[in-house]
Amino acid sequence: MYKITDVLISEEEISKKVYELAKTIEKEYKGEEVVFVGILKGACVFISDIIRKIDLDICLDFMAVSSYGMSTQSSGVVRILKDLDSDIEGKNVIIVEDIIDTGLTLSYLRENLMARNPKSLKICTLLDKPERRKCDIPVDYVGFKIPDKFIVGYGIDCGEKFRNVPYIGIVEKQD
Ligand SMILES: O=P(O)(O)OC[C@H]1O[C@H](OP(=O)(O)OP(=O)(O)O)[C@H](O)[C@@H]1O
Ligand SMILES: Nc1nc2[nH]cnc2c(=O)[nH]1
Repeated sequence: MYKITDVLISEEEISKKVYELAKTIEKEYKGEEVVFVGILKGACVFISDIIRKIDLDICLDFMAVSSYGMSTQSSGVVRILKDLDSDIEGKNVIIVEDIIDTGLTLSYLRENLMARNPKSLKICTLLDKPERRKCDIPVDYVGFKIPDKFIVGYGIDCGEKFRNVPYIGIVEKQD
């Protein structure tokens, strides 16, 4: 059984950072339309919060992907379970992720979306675990760099649990 043993990032800290990221994006895209692409399921809470702080013309879309391979390790081979509803050719696109770990999922997604000829493509993630990176990936907006601990909350699960926890917590296996 897994239990939250510590709070890594509080609800207040998340809320402040989400606001800061939103205002940075708002400034950079002033007068432009942006398609926000949330990567399900983990990014659902983050994307819901950040878009409500951004005063721009936006479209909201989602992709769901699953990594082929065993257990909790990302293999880099990604299967698209749900594709975008809209055509992004000629559009400004921001991919919104909850966490970047090895970077393999985003590396695949970035190439896949670039092939659709968007006007621009950027990446926004709430959390980044740089120690675990297996491939170089340009990340434009990062909320928090975090250590290599297993975390949950704010959309992020452990065995589909804890997504509704409003803060980022560290989980450990308990007997
Ligand atoms: O950088 P990587 O090592 O590729 O890992 C990051 C991916 O892992 C998590 O998704 P997960 O597969 O846990 O699915 P979920 O979002 O549905 O929980 C996260 O939301 C990223 O999409
Ligand atoms: N739940 C969870 N999923 C991850 N995927 C990559 N890193 C993590 C993590 O720390 N927690």
